[in-house]
This record gives sequence, structure tokens and C-alpha cells, in this order.
Amino acid sequence: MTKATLSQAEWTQRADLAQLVAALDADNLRWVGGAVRDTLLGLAVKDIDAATLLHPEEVMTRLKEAGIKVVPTGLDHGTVTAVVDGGPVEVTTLRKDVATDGRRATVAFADNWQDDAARRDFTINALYAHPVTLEISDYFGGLDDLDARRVRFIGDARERIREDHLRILRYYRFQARFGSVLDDEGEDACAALAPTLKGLSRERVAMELLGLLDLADPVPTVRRMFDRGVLPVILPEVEEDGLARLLTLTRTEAAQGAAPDAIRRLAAMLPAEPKTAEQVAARLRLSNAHKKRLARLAARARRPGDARVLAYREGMDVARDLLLLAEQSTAALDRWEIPQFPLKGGEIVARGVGAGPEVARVLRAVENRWLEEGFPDRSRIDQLLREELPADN
Ligand SMILES: Nc1ccn([C@@H]2O[C@H](COP(=O)(O)OP(=O)(O)OP(=O)(O)O)[C@@H](O)[C@H]2O)c(=O)n1
Repeated sequence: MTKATLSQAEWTQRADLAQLVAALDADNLRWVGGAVRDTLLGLAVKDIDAATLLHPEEVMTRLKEAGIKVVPTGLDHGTVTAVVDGGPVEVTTLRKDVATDGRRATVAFADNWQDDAARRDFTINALYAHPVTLEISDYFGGLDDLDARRVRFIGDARERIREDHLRILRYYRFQARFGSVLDDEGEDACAALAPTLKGLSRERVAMELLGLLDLADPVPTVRRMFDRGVLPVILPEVEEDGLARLLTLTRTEAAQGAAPDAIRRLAAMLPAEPKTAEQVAARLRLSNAHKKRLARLAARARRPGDARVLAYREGMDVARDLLLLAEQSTAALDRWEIPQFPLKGGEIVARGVGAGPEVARVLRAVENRWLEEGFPDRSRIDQLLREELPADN
């Protein structure tokens, strides 16, 4: 067992965490999982998970006594959420799996840290940090794997995947996030068991897929998933040209300093038929907003034209997306606000045009010229209006 310590002082300086530790006793508690892994990598920590020797009822009682809000988020699998000032902390009683079917596990409480570590997915996710000394317990070589940037299943990869099929997608997501050394056993196991992804809840699949596509550079990983027949199980609509568009888009985003965006990237990978995008969105149970956006972006625009006119017509966000998808610069939109068209129908009526379709025609004509000329100011609008009014006005 290799030893190291969590370096970031933040872990011991946070009063809300200290209160939690005091309530449960340091010896009963270890920080574990992504928070430990990401701290060791010098990355920002999102959610904090803790493992504890105490049973959930005892955890609830002690936290309540200490005045900490508790939510029994997953009592059947031993999880209680402590709501402290810095955010929620999931406190889970040590467990070992007794039966698994790949979609859910039956667990029993365990009384030693190593059993709890053994049922986790990857070595780098099974590092336990003592909450006071911040010393790391590493039962499966996770620290070495972290150093080598290797995402390695604990023990037999196929067995780990059979316990939870979602681990296939977790493997690729972690690989894309910080893997550099490929693990042959893991790669083969994920490819061989890929068909099991069909049995998973679509929301869980979607969350992992979008999580992968939101990373800085998912392309090499998506390429491997495609080549090894994993991507076709969850996204049969994506073909070779979709991968090429994804690569182009990520390069364009990087060149223009645009943040990664999973929906935009998914749209790039899909064929340009709104129907297909809608089917994918429905299958992945995406929200209505995501569904609409995916369909709009997948339809793309071959030549989006002038960036500001596009933003005026489609809104700022859609314009940026469409420009990036078309490898066009978004620079013209920086520090620029979409102006309001300064002419109202009433003014046209006031000039003697009878209310009705003729007013709309004049409005549209002036607006089109205003856009062509790059949003000139009001005095130019008056001139354009004079030119577009019917001769007898
Ligand atoms: N299918 C899973 C999901 C989770 N875990 C374990 O539970 C921990 C917490 O899971 P989760 O919060 O989903 O992921 P993180 O590792 O924290 O990573 P991230 O939040 O970055 O996805 C993981 O580190 C891992 O030890 C697991 O073994 N198998």
C-alpha cells in the first residue's frame, strides 16, 4: 500500500468539513472517490464523497445532534447526504457487493476499508484520505496509476463491468479526462461488453455521454469508441463523417477560445436531418430545451453568412453555435449587443401607407437593407424609409 497525503490545505481549513468530521469522529471517516482523485491531480473538486464505518442511522443521529442538516438520499445503499455550508457531502457506509446484475447491486455493509475499496470501479477512484492527517490509503495501486495517468479497473475488468455496465462509459469519460496510457485489458473488456449498454437507463447513458462530450478533448476517445464498436451501441446514427465534423468543431472551438459544449458537439456528429436529431434526443431523454437546440444545430447552416446578421436573426447563442459548426469566426459578436430595429409600423402608417401588408413589406425591406449595411444609425433608417416608401407617399 503506497502512502501519500492530500496536499491541498483547503481540506483541513474548511470549518464546515471540520464540523462534519467532529460529529462522526475522524477515525470513522475517510474522504474518497473523485474529490480525492481530483485534489491529487491539482484539479478543482466538485462533489465530496465520504466513506464511513458507521451505519446510516448512526450517521443520521450524530449529524442531527451536531446541528447538520441530513437528507437520507439512498438509505438502501447506505448513503446519507450531509448538507454543510460548502455544499452537500455524501456519506456512505462501507459496503461490499453481495449480488449485482449490471444495473443495480445488492450490498451489505462492510467493516473494513479494503472491502469497500474492492467494490469500486477504478484504482484511481479508490483512494481514501484520512480527514485529519490527509494521509492516503491506496489498496490497489491507484496512486501509481494516477501518476501514469492510467484508468485501470480494480481487479478483473469484465467482472467490474458486469457489476455495473455504466462503468464502460465511465471508463471512457475518465480516459478522455486524464488518461494517457491505454489499459489494454480495460479497452478489450469495454469493447466486448458494449452491447450490455442497451439495457441501461437512457438517462444514465445520456449523462455519461454528455459528460464525455463536455470535456476539453474527447475526440481520440470517441474515435476509439467508434472503432471498437462501443459508440454504435449508444449512437448508431453517427458515421465516419460525424467524427470528422467533431474533430473540426473541437479545433475551431479551441482556436476561438470557445468553451466545450456537449450538445453542440453531439449536433456536429449527427447527420443534418432534424428528424434524426429529434430521435436521438428522445432516445436519450434529453430535456425539451436540449432537444430543440440539438435539432436546430444538427440541421446546421452550410454558410451562416454575416455573424451579426445571424445573431440578429437567431439570437446570440445559436449564432455562436452555428458559426463554430461552420468553422467561421465568432469575433464580430464579442463586445457587441444585438441592436433593436429602430423603426415601427406606426411611423410608416403616419407617412400615409394604409395599415396592412404594405406596411409589413416596407418594414421588411428597410430592415433587410439596414442589416445589409451593418446596422447603420437612425438617420440612415429615415433615408432608407424614404427610398422604400411607395412612390405616391
Ligand atoms: N459505477 C460506479 C460509480 C461510482 N463508483 C465509485 O463511487 C465514487 C463516486 O462516484 P461519482 O460521484 O459518480 O464519480 P466521481 O468518481 O466522484 O467522479 P466525477 O464526479 O468526476 O464523475 C467513484 O469515485 C467510485 O469510487 C463506482 O465504483 N462505480
